[in-house]
Amino acid sequence: MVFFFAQSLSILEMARSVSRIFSGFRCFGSLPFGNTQLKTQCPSVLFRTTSERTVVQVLPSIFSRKPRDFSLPNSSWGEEMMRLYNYYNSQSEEATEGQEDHGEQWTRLPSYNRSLKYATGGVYLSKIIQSKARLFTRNIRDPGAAFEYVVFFRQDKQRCVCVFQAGHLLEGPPGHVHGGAIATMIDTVTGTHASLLSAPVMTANLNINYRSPIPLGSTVLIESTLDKEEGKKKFILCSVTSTDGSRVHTEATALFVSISISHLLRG
Ligand SMILES: CCCCCCCCCCCCCC(=O)SCCNC(=O)CCNC(=O)[C@H](O)C(C)(C)COP(=O)(O)OP(=O)(O)OC[C@H]1O[C@@H](n2cnc3c(N)ncnc32)[C@H](O)[C@@H]1OP(=O)(O)O
Repeated sequence: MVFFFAQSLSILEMARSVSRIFSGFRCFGSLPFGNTQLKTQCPSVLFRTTSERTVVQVLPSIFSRKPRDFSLPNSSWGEEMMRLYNYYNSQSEEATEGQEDHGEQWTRLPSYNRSLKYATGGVYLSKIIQSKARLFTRNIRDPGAAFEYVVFFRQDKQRCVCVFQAGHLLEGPPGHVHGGAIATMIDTVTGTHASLLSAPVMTANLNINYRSPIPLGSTVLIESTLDKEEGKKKFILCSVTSTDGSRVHTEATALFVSISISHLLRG
């Protein structure tokens, strides 16, 4: 079970709220707050509201050693993957000095293969499971074999775009991507989006229409937009298209519900 941790509050409110969220977990005391910049190489978690931009370095401190950021280019990335990565990255420069940042640029979101390492009391997961747990989409070591992706977020438009290169281990129908792998990526992108609004969240509903098959090895765009928010519920729209936009592969709607940590502890 995976949950998202990001928070849509001012930095002080956020520190309090994150403290509540993580109060059951060891290592929280070492979480550093206060970094207000997200650089492309910086392994941070992004916390935003629609009116302000706040970035907090959280993830590295909960790992025993510096975690690898999987959303940076590796040798398996093909030409199209690199072209799109460079395009969105070039749109995500830091605001120049004196210029206020209203989230009008893309921000690359870092991506790691672990969530929290420890839970106190052994009530959540056994120690063995805890040490072996890995994020589903980031647990295959061979670069390019499975899920290669990077997610960018644009706050002013409440939009995420994910550049996804589907590796050979994701085969479903011959030569094409497995529907479950596509669903996984949709869940990941829309879930990341929902978590930027309010976290932690869990997927309550995912509705998918598969329109045309995705060739194995190809690069596609997965885009999510916020449809509406109703209290604890976040409704997100999602599409998977060819990179030139000429072909719709998949369309989906997703519902995420904000939960409390005690919800996870109950199982
Ligand atoms: C920088 C970013 C970092 C993040 C990186 C991480 C990337 C990793 C990405 C990985 C991504 C992986 C992500 C994953 O894989 S998450 C794993 C898959 N999901 C689950 O296992 C969830 C299992 N279900 C539950 O835990 C609960 O049922 C949830 C939490 C969903 C709701 O809990 P609960 O039942 O206690 O909620 P409530 O009673 O307070 O109801 C609240 C409201 O919600 C409405 N409702 C509830 N269910 C549904 C439904 N099915 N359709 C329509 N509506 C529904 C309900 O009517 C009510 O509405 P209203 O009456 O208020 O109007």
